Amino acid sequence: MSRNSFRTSTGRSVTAVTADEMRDVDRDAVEDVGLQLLQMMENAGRILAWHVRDVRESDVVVVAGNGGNGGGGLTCARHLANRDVPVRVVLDRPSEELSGAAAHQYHILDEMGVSVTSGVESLADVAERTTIVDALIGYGLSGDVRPPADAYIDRMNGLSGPTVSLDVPSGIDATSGEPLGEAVSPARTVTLALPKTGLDALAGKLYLADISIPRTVYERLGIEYEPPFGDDDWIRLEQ
Ligand SMILES: NC(=O)C1=CN([C@@H]2O[C@H](COP(=O)(O)OP(=O)(O)OC[C@H]3O[C@@H](n4cnc5c(N)ncnc54)[C@H](O)[C@@H]3O)[C@@H](O)[C@H]2O)[C@H](O)CC1
Ligand SMILES: [K+]
Repeated sequence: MSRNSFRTSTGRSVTAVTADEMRDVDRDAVEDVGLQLLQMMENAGRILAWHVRDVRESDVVVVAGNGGNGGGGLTCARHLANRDVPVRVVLDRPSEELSGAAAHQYHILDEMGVSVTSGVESLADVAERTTIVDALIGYGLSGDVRPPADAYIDRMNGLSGPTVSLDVPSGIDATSGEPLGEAVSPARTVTLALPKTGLDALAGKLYLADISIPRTVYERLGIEYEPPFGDDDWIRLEQ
């Protein structure tokens, strides 16, 4: 099921995909085309860091989970630190429990000396107007938000600064747009590759980032795709 429910600033329609369709796109890109997850994640993290720099007034706190979404947030933290943006990371679990791409990105940050803590209490002393990067959960949300993620989301929503969500606001079902319990209410969402069907009633502004998935992937899966980016690495989307 694909729908054309989003438009670029020039009025071109952009196909929206469900979480299952996006999972198929990712799988095809990796398993059939040979694009590595880390290559896509690098693009996501770099473009997300651009958006964070665009909205930020002072310090940045990246809140990261253990999936692809968290990995993208950790990549973003590296790009921010490389530009001397004051950034720290709060994980939803002890760093020893990270796995896969999130563990990979964490180890780089650790070598860089970027502050990484875990536990929702790490969000207790966040200064006024700090920018929050919401990289807790993306399209991988499964069922109602469970503890401790609900406490992180609640805390993020209670902070005064702008929040930038990666791919999907944490707690929002990427396909239906329903909040499955607690859900982040961001100023901006930077979604990856194609908009997700559930982003049609989003709080805040929506941007689409090019993470380098080639047209052939969409063709193989029968997803209507005309590259919407023009000369840019990301574009604004409207409904
Ligand atoms: N092509 C792309 O779009 C790419 C997307 N990327 C990013 O990866 C995520 C999807 O990654 P995945 O590992 O499949 O899932 P998530 O990170 O979204 O979620 C897993 C994370 O969430 C926790 N979790 C899941 N359900 C719940 C729940 N009900 N309650 C609490 N916690 C939950 C789980 O424990 C994990 O920690 C996509 O959104 C993009 O951001 C790739 O980086 C690049 C390619
Ligand atoms: K998110």
